[in-house]
Amino acid sequence: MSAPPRVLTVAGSDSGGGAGIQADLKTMLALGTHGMSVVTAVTAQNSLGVQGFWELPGEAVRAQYRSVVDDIGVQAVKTGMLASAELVETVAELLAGTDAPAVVDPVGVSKHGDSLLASSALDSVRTKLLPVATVATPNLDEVAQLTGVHVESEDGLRRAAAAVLAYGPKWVLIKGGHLRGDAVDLLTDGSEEHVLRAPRHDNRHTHGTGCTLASAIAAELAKGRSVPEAVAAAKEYVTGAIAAGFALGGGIGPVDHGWRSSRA
Ligand SMILES: Nc1ncnc2c1ncn2[C@@H]1O[C@H](COP(=O)(O)OP(=O)(O)OP(=O)(O)O)[C@@H](O)[C@H]1O
Ligand SMILES: Cc1ncc(COP(=O)(O)O)c(N)n1
Repeated sequence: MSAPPRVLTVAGSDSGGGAGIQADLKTMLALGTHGMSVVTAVTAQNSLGVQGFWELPGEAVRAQYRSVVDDIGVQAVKTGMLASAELVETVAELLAGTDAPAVVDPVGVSKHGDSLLASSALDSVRTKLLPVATVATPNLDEVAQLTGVHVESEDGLRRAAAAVLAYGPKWVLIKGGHLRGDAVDLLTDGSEEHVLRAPRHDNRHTHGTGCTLASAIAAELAKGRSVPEAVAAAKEYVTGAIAAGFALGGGIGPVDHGWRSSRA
């Protein structure tokens, strides 16, 4: 039997299982790839919010990364919560030395408003991490935090994309999930432009949408798809997962990563 495509997530652990490493590995499995992980931080988290988090030392992140990449090899990498300037810089350096596409989700705050990235790390994200990204996938809050550009309607997505592209990622996918109306995202490399539109599902159980989308893009890239093809396939997957999101605990439940397989 031949091995499935190999995808690596470099992210934080979500004890509640809806976002972070746990969302990433479920997505990678659902899309027919072998998921592997480098844990950057451990969060104590549930449907109500993030109760605490603990970062790993840079040395532990570097060692996990080398263990995976030097023996098993990766066909795509996804990054999520990186917590501190030290970890952002460590991961940027590791990505720069890896010959595989990198999907960078510049995670800043959780859906509940808990900070997952020190403000002192923002400059390292701009100048070290974004330049090594094949695709960067900021939401509108992250765009504002990183570039100062505030977007309140679909018309502003292009302006946001230009501001992020100025930091050097090959492609940027601006996620318009926080706007009203259709869930519209804009993918561009500065010359090509693709608008991805899906109906908005009136479902509050959306914990993990961003992690799931970025991991799905990485999984599709690992299969050899182009960036526009990978993003289109990932958008279809996350839209289905949001439609099937379910209540869990007393707050915001997760998207359903297994929506394509039966729950029998
Ligand atoms: N209610 C919804 N219905 C359909 N699609 C949605 C909905 N909310 C978000 N999306 C889509 O989900 C994807 C993730 O976008 P979102 O803006 O939620 O990311 P995010 O804020 O980074 O996620 P997270 O809050 O998990 O970090 C995008 O493709 C977005 O358009
Ligand atoms: C470890 C980790 N990584 C990322 C997120 C963002 O996901 P969300 O915005 O859906 O809370 C999170 N909550 N926890």
